[in-house]
Amino acid sequence: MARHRNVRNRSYSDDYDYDDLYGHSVEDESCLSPSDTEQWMYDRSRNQQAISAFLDSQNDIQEEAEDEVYDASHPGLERRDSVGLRSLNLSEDEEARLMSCLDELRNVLGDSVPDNVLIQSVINHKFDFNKALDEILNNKQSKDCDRPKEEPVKPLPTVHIEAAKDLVSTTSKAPIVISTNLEPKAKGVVKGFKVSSSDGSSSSSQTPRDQSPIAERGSTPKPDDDTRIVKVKESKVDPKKQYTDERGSEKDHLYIVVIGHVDAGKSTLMGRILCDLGEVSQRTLHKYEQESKKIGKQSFMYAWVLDETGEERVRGITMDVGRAQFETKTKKVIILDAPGHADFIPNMITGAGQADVALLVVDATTGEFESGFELGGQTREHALLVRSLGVNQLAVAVNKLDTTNWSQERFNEITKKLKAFLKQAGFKDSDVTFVPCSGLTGENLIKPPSESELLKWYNGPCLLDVIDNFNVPERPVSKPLRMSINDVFKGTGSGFCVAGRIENGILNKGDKVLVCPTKEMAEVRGLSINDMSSNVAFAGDQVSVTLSGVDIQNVSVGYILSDPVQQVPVTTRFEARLVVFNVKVPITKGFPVLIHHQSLVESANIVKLKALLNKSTGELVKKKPRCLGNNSVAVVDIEVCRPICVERYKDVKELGRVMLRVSGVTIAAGLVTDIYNT
Ligand SMILES: Nc1nc2c(ncn2[C@@H]2O[C@H](COP(=O)(O)OP(=O)(O)OP(=O)(O)O)[C@@H](O)[C@H]2O)c(=O)[nH]1
Repeated sequence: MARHRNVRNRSYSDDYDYDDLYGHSVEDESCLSPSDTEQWMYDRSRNQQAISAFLDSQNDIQEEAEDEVYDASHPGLERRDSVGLRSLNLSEDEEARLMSCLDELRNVLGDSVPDNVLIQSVINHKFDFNKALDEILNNKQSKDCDRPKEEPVKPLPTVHIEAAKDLVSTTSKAPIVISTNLEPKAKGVVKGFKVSSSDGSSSSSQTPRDQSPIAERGSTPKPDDDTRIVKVKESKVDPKKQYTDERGSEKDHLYIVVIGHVDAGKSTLMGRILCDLGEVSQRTLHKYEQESKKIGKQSFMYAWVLDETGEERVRGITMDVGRAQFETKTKKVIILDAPGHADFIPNMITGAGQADVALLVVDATTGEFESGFELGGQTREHALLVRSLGVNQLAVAVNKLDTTNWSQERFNEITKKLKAFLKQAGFKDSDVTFVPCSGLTGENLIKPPSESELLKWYNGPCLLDVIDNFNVPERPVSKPLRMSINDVFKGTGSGFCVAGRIENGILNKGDKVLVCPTKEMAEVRGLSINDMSSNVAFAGDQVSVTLSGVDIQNVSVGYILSDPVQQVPVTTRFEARLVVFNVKVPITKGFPVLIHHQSLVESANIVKLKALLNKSTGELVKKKPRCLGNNSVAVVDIEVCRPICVERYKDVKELGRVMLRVSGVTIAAGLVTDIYNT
């Protein structure tokens, strides 16, 4: 079963100390730290001249549309295949150096320059990569400067991104020319992003709407003194049609996060379902049985299907989000098994952020339900978190009912308490289904119950049928691309990989994407969904993307891959509507918090208390309140220490939600209502 790596990539300073692993994965098996990995793994981009550093010291360069033919300044030479390396009479050593230089040049230039030009340049400069790159870029630049219509431009903090004019896009009605600040990589700092609160589908000041006098779709921007142009080819394909063509005949994909108090039996339940459905071989199960027996943890043998690391197995708790999949009659279900322990809530938030629906597991054993629900356990916090993160369909597995001899009274007692609470948390009664079951015995999981005590009073659906009955949310494939990154790791080939969920739009192999908030262009070299290679991925998919053209050091967990034309807003200050759950001291102006936004965790302050609202009606109760207590609803301004990518909730729901945590406790959830120009 695939395992998310995200737990190892984030800064959890509020909960416990992590090594400096932010933004990078370590494979479980290799036990290498990122710095070791960096030391020993070949990285094509290392020692390579940063393109932005180069651009900083050079005049501007106009990149070409992808379909444009490169007018080589070395006439007579064709692409590499036709050159024939043998005709160059190189020694073995020279040939190897040439190939290495070509690889590095390709990393910087992509396919925009024919191989023959690259080869010629490398040979002219005696295999000196930097000199060859300088020459090629200068030639390209002077060629571009000779072009009619487009004005030569000066050194650049600003980039205009322009869609190829001759193509008709069906993906967006917004104008296509936008401008953004580009920070030289060499400086390694992110600053100067501009965001305004426009009313369009994207609220960034980098969005077309904000870019007057820059033109409407298809027109040429009038670059100012600090501008260069990057052309981005827009897709001709109707995204909805592409989605139907690709996925029409497949079962719907449904992502389900499994939540609940520690030891409620989440992993055992999911492990048992996977075994009963034949997703785990008898041989593997037998191995788990033997090995778990050896360390005195036989009762965890089903949990081992999802708890894969040695530490999880020895400690008997889930720490990372485990992933697995199975099929129901109508759906392909991807499970995200979240940890229940309070220390790992940030991982649980990451899992919940990727889910369409949730399965809340509660332990029916006498005293255990109470400690998970009433005595500060995670049942309440998890349910509140998933609801705040946008999940509105919930199945509740009243688990371990075997320990109560399938008592109907116990089942009724638990459902009554939970129903009242879940309603308060914002779940509709009709969207919540309760299922009595036992993960350990397999009762009422994938087929109707056989236990006589249970049959006496229960004739509802088994857990698998409840999962099959969930509605799959609509996938916003026609909106501009947004993919939130929850992992960054070295792949096996060139470039590196990022993993995450596509919130909006479509991602095709070969697409140019903007890595935000650093706003660097990258190219999608490869895509895989659930470990299967694919040419296209859609909103709702969890994907691994191989990127090139950007340095791995400049990409982190919590970043967003954005449509280069309709960009995700980047800001350090935004307005949010908060629901305060649980604060020990009232929130006042300047209150420090940690913001959790998708997989990003960032320090922030509540800098302004703007209004206190009525919890039920949303009406204004008080302007500029002096403090906010538990259960209050308020409009506040939040300032983040570093620029982050957010959307207004009404534009992109998934990127318009934030969770606020202090000292390991979730104190509030918020919806982004406005984004400021900072
Ligand atoms: N009697 C009984 N025991 C169960 C059942 N399900 C799980 N258990 C036991 O409960 C313990 C915890 O099970 P896990 O599956 O690890 O619980 P979990 O919720 O995944 O734990 P975390 O992920 O660490 O929060 C194990 O000893 C299981 O054998 C059940 O249906 N009946």
